[in-house]
Amino acid sequence: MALLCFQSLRMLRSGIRCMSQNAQLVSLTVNDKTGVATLSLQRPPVNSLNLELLTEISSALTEATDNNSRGLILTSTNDGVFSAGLDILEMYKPNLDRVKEFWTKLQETWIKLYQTAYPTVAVINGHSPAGGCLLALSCEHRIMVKNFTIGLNETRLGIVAPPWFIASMVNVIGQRQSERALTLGHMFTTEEAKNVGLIDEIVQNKAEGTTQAEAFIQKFAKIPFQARSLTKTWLRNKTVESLVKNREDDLNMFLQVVTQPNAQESLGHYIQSLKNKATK
Ligand SMILES: CCCCCCCCCCCC/C=C/CC(=O)SCCNC(=O)CCNC(=O)[C@H](O)C(C)(C)COP(=O)(O)OP(=O)(O)OC[C@H]1O[C@@H](n2cnc3c(N)ncnc32)[C@H](O)[C@@H]1OP(=O)(O)O
Repeated sequence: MALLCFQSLRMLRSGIRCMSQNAQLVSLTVNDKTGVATLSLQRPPVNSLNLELLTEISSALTEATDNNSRGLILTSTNDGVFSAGLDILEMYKPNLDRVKEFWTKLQETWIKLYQTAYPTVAVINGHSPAGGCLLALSCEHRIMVKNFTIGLNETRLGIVAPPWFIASMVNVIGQRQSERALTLGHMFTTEEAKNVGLIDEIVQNKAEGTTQAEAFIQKFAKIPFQARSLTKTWLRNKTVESLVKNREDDLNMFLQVVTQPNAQESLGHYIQSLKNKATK
């Protein structure tokens, strides 16, 4: 308690204010001097995206909008893992109602993040496979700490990335590079990601990443907010609309694939292999 008060006091002095008071799996703070919000994923051990985490991310994005944030930095409190992607346990032996809600929340979160009015920057301070990479791809600018990996590795797991995952990558690195990366399920090192344009900057650590992220958002200070946000909407509209118009089909396709006995068997093996690796 004393530590909490001390931290809150220190944050207040530096102009940092806590939002999302009820959130447990994310923290949302805003710098009152710059208006920039920071959304940190904090679901141990690896920020895997389950229904509850997605719900809190989605609510935080709305809160940042309601608070008239000038920009948003998306990062992780775990220096080592940005996000392990979708929580495999949501898809293994699923309860039908919950898994429907899970996928619908993932769609909603992506749609929201993809078209925020405010500028978004991912400070990728750890590994970022699959759904973790999707979150980063949905931001406008990506800054990555060295010595980690990022990519849409679904094919390596025997899974297919849905069309909107693919479109998110194509919009950043183009058709040719996406085709190569996605069919191989390639996980890029930080250096490789920079060379292919998947990330924009390499930094030594999260602190440097945050400074660079603030500098990126600051570039828009003199650009009228509405003009900027409408331009972003129009640039991204085609990609978003292709999911918005097909949300039900997309959900049904996911349910059909995920409930196949052979998919369940593969998921079971994969979970076991992750656990075996973790106990080594
Ligand atoms: C196999 C698939 C079969 C086909 C099924 C078809 C289903 C169709 C679905 C269609 C949708 C497709 C979209 C999918 C997008 C995704 O995001 S899928 C998720 C892909 N993610 C991964 O493959 C990441 C796996 N994790 C890792 O590589 C590593 O954990 C890490 C590099 C992120 C971090 O490494 P490290 O820090 O060394 O931690 P670990 O010791 O590996 O893990 C600690 C702990 O966390 C558990 N865990 C890791 N990842 C996940 C996860 N994604 N979901 C749930 N749990 C995860 C891991 O098991 C350990 O747990 P325990 O401590 O042992 O309990």
